Amino acid sequence: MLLDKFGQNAQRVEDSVLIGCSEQQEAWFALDLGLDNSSSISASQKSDMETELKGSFTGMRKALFQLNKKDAFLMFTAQALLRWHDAHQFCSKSGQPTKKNMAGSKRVCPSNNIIYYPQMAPVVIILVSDGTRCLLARQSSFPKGLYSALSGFCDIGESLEETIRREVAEEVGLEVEKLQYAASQHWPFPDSSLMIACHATVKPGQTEIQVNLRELEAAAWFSHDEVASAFRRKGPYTQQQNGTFPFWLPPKVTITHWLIKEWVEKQTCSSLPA
Ligand SMILES: NC(=O)C1=CN([C@@H]2O[C@H](COP(=O)(O)OP(=O)(O)OC[C@H]3O[C@@H](n4cnc5c(N)ncnc54)[C@H](O)[C@@H]3O)[C@@H](O)[C@H]2O)C=CC1
Ligand SMILES: [Mg+2]
Repeated sequence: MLLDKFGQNAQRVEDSVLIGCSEQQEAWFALDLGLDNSSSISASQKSDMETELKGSFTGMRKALFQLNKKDAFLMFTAQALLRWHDAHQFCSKSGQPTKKNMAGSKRVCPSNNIIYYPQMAPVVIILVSDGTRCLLARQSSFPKGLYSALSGFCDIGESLEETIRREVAEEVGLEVEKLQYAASQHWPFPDSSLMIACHATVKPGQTEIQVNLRELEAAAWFSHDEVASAFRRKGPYTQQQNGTFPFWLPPKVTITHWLIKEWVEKQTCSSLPA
């Protein structure tokens, strides 16, 4: 077995979690080898594994640009579940160690039988439009040139509609008039979120934005053509000769990409002659 071969304790397989199954009903499990923080695996073992598995280890955010949707979603489930187990080793009531079930769908405290299930935080993602342009923003932590839709965690007690109105008002000072649900996605970074994506429109004429610089580095209105050409642009999105970075959008496996794409397509249809 692979774990034995690389000097790992075969018992480690019990730490794995079920993330799905193939069309032939073979179960797929994920296991964290602790390559980024531990030391039980040396650099040479790591490269032996790469040779054996005919692949190479790569950062997960980088992998977002390389994986198809199906594989990306498996990676999201694996990352979310493995991180959750790692952070929930103890019962918050008794302080005793909790025990994972075989599939990894829950943990139980043996001293009081409290069951812990993996949790997700609801997050709204909102593409604001003024009818002809859409509003995109960037946080200072984003790679240079990348713009996304507005987003924010739901506060306790809020409905999604309330979160959307509050986040848009807080981050860019605009008042949402109409809302339309678009899609949802599980997102594992930095912790599990359920991303709920919506289109929003502002009242006609109320388009002056006030960027909240504590939350965002920049926000601006973009035309249909600017967004459509950003979708056509291929990476890498490196610094240009004039010192600036090209404007680019999140990769295909993200809900932001689908949301912005949907807006572009709708705009294209509405601008076509009847
Ligand atoms: N998959 C996708 O396409 C996208 C995913 N996202 C994800 O959405 C998440 C939220 O977006 P932001 O605009 O940063 O949120 P945000 O606008 O609510 O601001 C983040 C701040 O909210 C606070 N906060 C409140 N509840 C929190 C909770 N349950 N967990 C963590 N922080 C909490 C923290 O102080 C944090 O710094 C991010 O973690 C990001 O990874 C964001 C945009 C696109
Ligand atoms: Mg935000």
